[in-house]
Amino acid sequence: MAPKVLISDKLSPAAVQIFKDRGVEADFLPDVGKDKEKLREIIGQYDGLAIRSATKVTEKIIAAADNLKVVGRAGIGVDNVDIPKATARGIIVMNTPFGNAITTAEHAISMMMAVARQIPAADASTQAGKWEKSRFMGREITGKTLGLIGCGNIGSIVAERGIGLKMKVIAFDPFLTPERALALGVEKVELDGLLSRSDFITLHTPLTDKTRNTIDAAAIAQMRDGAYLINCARGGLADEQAVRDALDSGKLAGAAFDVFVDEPAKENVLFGAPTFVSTPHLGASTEEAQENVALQVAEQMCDYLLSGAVRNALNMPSITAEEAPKLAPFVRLAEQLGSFAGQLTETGIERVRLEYAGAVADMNVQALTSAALTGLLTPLLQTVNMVSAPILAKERGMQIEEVRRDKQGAYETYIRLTVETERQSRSVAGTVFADGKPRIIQVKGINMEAELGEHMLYITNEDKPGFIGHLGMELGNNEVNIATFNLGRTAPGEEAICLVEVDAPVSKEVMARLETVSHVKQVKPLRF
Ligand SMILES: NC(=O)c1ccc[n+]([C@@H]2O[C@H](COP(=O)([O-])OP(=O)(O)OC[C@H]3O[C@@H](n4cnc5c(N)ncnc54)[C@H](O)[C@@H]3O)[C@@H](O)[C@H]2O)c1
Ligand SMILES: O=C(O)[C@H](O)COP(=O)(O)O
Repeated sequence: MAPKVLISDKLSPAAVQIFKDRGVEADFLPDVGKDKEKLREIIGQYDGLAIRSATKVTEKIIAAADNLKVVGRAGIGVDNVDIPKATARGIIVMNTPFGNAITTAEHAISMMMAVARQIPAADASTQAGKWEKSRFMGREITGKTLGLIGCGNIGSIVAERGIGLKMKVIAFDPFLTPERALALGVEKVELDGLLSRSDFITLHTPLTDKTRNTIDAAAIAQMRDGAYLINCARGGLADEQAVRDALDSGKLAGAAFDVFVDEPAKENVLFGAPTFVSTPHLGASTEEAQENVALQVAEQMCDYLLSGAVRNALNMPSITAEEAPKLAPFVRLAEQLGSFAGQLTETGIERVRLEYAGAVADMNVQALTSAALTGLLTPLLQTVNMVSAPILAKERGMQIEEVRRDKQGAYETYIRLTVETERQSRSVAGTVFADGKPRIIQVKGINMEAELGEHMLYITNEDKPGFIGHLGMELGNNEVNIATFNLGRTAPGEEAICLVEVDAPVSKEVMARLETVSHVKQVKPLRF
């Protein structure tokens, strides 16, 4: 059945066409995102949800999203998505980090120009027939200092444009390297220096607990008298009341905001200040940007839903469309190894170690580790997948270790998973054969070569004559048909492990009888 996607915000129709062309069913309901109840009612039908900023993907929506696999944000900011909750439910959240960056940078520059020359107020006055030529004295920007708080995708483009406008550009961004600053032609400064030196300050950081109220009353006090503040990033980066006070007192000559703490902002403390310019979150609203982000998000969502390729996800390692098919058998193997260990582990897991040897070490091991953890946690938890597994493992205090190494031993490539609990350490290793099928090649250091079927019996025993006959007899007497049988031992007469594939689940009664077979130490059913 074709995957089904809901578009719940005003995305460019280009997205609908992409979904259609790629065989994904898409319902374009651009107003449903604003109707929380309706969204909650219908979200259960969909595999994908394509949004902008109006749809709030809250805990409640996620709880009702029984089939949802991916949320695609046609744009950058994902603060309208509860990513931890989505992750815990195994839903990928992806965005389009570059598609609207130029447009938003242009909006920030437009806002700077608009506020420096009071264009909105001058326009309103002129069209009201007032011709107030002496009321609107502006500020020239050439030679002025432009201070950027945040110099990532959008900040960098604003920097380039600012330099083009003959401004001196300085930037505060703890993650901006000196090399990148040099290449951009900006001076990297600390926040205090930026506040005290800038004529125009523009914000380009995400909204986080750290960046909330970056511009508060104390920061404004450090700014130059008559400075301007521009916010086209996120409401909440500046304390709106403090900005209003600074506009009223004349400390700030002007402020221009595209974003607000509460959106849609039908009223706001900043509204009505004569030197305040505002737009209704229009930063990304150009035809070009909207087409870019809509096309990109639709392609990304189709890639994931149709082939498992992951791009620009915020809660899952990337898997390219090219590597997805090559990775698939190793994902299956890693999941089987995890499941094998998970089904045998009865006490709390403290540490998980994944060794990748040979060719698999050059693959996307982050994705393989996620798959192994999925297998490991599935017997213990209700719902877990490659998105949620790493976070669920971390929440349970498991330490995860990844080791990559060159080929060792007889196999070209293999994965070994070792699980440590407070009681013991258990390892299981496997490889993928040329037929693309995973095989278990070692359990607790004992070599064997077993393909895992749906119903397996894991038996530890003493390597003594008669064991196989007795076991076969007991299974046969109880109508259990053996599909495959694999044995391995440490040394003749010593510890042995037996992996038996059977055609149907084995009842508890038969399990109890198998435990009485001579030389058997332990019997466990495994399901794959
Ligand atoms: N108005 C709009 O319509 C619109 C459109 C697109 C993006 N945005 C917003 O613009 C902002 C920037 O987007 P981007 O694509 O450039 O993001 P980005 O991730 O590329 O850049 C953000 C930068 O902020 C820096 N940063 C993080 N914490 C910081 C801190 N405490 N102090 C200083 N710098 C810090 C990061 O190092 C990074 O370089 C985001 O908030 C995004 O949501 C708004
Ligand atoms: O983060 C973004 O991409 C912008 O805030 C744009 O939001 P929008 O898609 O709702 O215009």
